[in-house]
Amino acid sequence: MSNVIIITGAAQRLGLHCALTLNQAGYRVIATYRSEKPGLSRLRQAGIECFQLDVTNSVALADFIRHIFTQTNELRALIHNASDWHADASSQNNPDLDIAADSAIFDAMHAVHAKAPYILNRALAPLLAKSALAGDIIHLTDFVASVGSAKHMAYAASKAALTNLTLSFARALAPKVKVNAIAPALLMFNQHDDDAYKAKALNKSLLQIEPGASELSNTVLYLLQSRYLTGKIIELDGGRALNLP
Ligand SMILES: NC(=O)C1=CN([C@@H]2O[C@H](COP(=O)(O)OP(=O)(O)OC[C@H]3O[C@@H](n4cnc5c(N)ncnc54)[C@H](OP(=O)(O)O)[C@@H]3O)[C@@H](O)[C@H]2O)C=CC1
Ligand SMILES: Nc1nc2c(c(=O)[nH]1)N=C([C@H](O)[C@@H](O)CO)CN2
Repeated sequence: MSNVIIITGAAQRLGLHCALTLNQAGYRVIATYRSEKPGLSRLRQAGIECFQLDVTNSVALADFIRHIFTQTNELRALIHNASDWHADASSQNNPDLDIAADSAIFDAMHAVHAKAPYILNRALAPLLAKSALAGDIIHLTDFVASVGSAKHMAYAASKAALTNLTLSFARALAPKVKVNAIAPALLMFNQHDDDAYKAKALNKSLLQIEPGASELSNTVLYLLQSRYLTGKIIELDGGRALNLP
């Protein structure tokens, strides 16, 4: 039975915690990372294979796919965590609209959040289908995929694309592969977030907490043990959608 799980963007924060949690749960984790980060030493100390990969580089992606086929003939799960959280360019409402900047951000957001999962899912689906238990694909989307974002339009649109890919791949790969998305709102602040930002962000949800990385890792473990969830968007948002005026 396969216990190999791939997680992308696992050098820090939520992905790092999830990779370590899966390793401790007995899975053989293959963690991809874009740039060298302090967290990688923790992964390596745990015996986790760390593979340098910019998922927006098609040549590197093809090399990674070939590498996976040499490492295993089955996959238990593929977790698309890699992400860049770019705000839109400041050129909006500006007569000198910087189309180049808008184009670059739009392309970058869709490359990492939609194109890479599309390519990896299609290439690795045969290995996921061989898993004795149903294989799992998990997409990390975002609450804003369902409501939009005034300042992160390209980011939100790309996460909405990933949300829709969840539905398509669930239909295409059933019954041997389950495909679900986890749509967090605030799980973990960034180091640069100041107190005013944190207070405003906490206020957006009903539960008004920053739950931390374990909230995601526990949800991943739940999806892996489920036998009857596919095509679902698990909203980890503290009731934010109900926090209405
Ligand atoms: N933190 C939160 O509260 C929330 C998180 N999410 C989602 O959860 C997931 C994890 O969030 P979080 O841990 O905060 O994310 P981070 O932004 O802290 O980390 C994302 C990781 O993805 C990597 N990455 C970015 N672009 C690429 C690429 N082109 N190829 C390979 N790797 C790449 C980054 O590498 P590098 O270090 O080189 O930049 C980084 O290590 C993301 O998908 C995010 O959108 C959604 C809502 C809320
Ligand atoms: N790749 C990332 N995506 C997101 C992040 C992040 O740090 N990296 N953070 C958020 C925020 O938590 C936001 O939801 C509220 O501050 C969203 N996406």
